[in-house]
Amino acid sequence: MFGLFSQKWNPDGKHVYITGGSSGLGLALAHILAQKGAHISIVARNQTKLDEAIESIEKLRVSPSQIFKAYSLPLDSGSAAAKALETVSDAHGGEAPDAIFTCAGASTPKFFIDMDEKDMVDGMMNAYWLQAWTAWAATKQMVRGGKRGAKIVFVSSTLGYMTFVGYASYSPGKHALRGLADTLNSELKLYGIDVHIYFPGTMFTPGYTEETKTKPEITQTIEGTDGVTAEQAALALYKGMALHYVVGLYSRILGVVNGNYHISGDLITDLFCASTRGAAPRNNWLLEGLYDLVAYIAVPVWRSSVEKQVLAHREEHQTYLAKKGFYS
Ligand SMILES: NC(=O)C1=CN([C@@H]2O[C@H](COP(=O)(O)OP(=O)(O)OC[C@H]3O[C@@H](n4cnc5c(N)ncnc54)[C@H](OP(=O)(O)O)[C@@H]3O)[C@@H](O)[C@H]2O)C=CC1
Ligand SMILES: CCCCCCCCCCCCCCCC(=O)[C@@H](N)CO
Repeated sequence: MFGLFSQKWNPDGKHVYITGGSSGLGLALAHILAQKGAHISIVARNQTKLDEAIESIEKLRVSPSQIFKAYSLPLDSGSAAAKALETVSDAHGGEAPDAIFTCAGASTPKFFIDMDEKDMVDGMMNAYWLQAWTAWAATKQMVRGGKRGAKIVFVSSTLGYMTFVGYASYSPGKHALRGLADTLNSELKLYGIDVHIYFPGTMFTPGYTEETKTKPEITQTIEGTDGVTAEQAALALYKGMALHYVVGLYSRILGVVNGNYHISGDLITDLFCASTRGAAPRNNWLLEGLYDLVAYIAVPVWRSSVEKQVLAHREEHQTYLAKKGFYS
């Protein structure tokens, strides 16, 4: 009744499909899961990056029977996502993957005022639709195939819980993913499909390097330079998928540390997770109550400091707009 143990998700021999598996978080996850004996399929667009990724995954093989495949395919529509899923399933007798991690995504931070129509639409595509379409196609395939116990894991962001200046094209999509994941966490119980969603903070990945090219200075100042490697972030996700019972009277009251539904990799995200819980299942009632209390005090303090920084930036921003001819 009381105990300290964990019930790990065991990827050994499972077919894991990772979108965006050629870079950053997706690639790091592929490395971890390959070492745990999983079959890995990755999908992204750039063939060179896919080739390099598969080569690095191949080096981590633990069994000759593991199947590692990479496909260059688009994921930006329902039909494209369904086609990609069908393609990765072909190497496994047409059966749906046992777990799907939708890591594909991108972010292009800018001032709202500098965004054109395409920035806004691409923002939703890259933060939301790329992942939503795969989940949509996968659910149908899993249910048709009677695939019970399968997993769909979304990748949101700390910016799926909170947000600030610069993320108007990205944060809404990451919030939307949370809405989708919370819905599916409820609805897919109909079919025995497990849904998880990961909220990573800053990860130093190729995608991060890319986004810093357009990121306003004030955005960078507010978010700071703390972060983790893709490997650390992938490990936090993998560990977060296990249930760690601490005092197991009734797991959801007294003890599942490291949640199994909303997964966070750092304390700041834990605080926002606990304070924006909504109707999402809890991971640990005691700890989250504590986090919620800390957030109740600390977040307003932080928020008011951000507001000061934004206000202090007004004049410089006006000069910037005038200089680029916004008013003329
Ligand atoms: N880095 C960070 O600080 C954070 C990132 N995140 C999220 O984590 C996820 C992974 O990010 P990260 O590892 O940094 O990103 P990377 O840019 O390093 O990797 C993104 C992967 O997604 C693929 N991808 C991008 N667009 C498409 C597309 N339209 N179709 C198919 N594949 C695509 C890329 O390949 P290719 O371009 O060849 O298609 C690549 O494999 C993203 O969803 C991101 O929003 C969340 C919080 C923080
Ligand atoms: C108690 C309260 C203290 C609060 C401190 C909050 C600091 C803000 C952290 C925001 C970090 C954003 C990480 C996600 C980045 C991301 O998703 C993009 N890089 C996308 O690529």
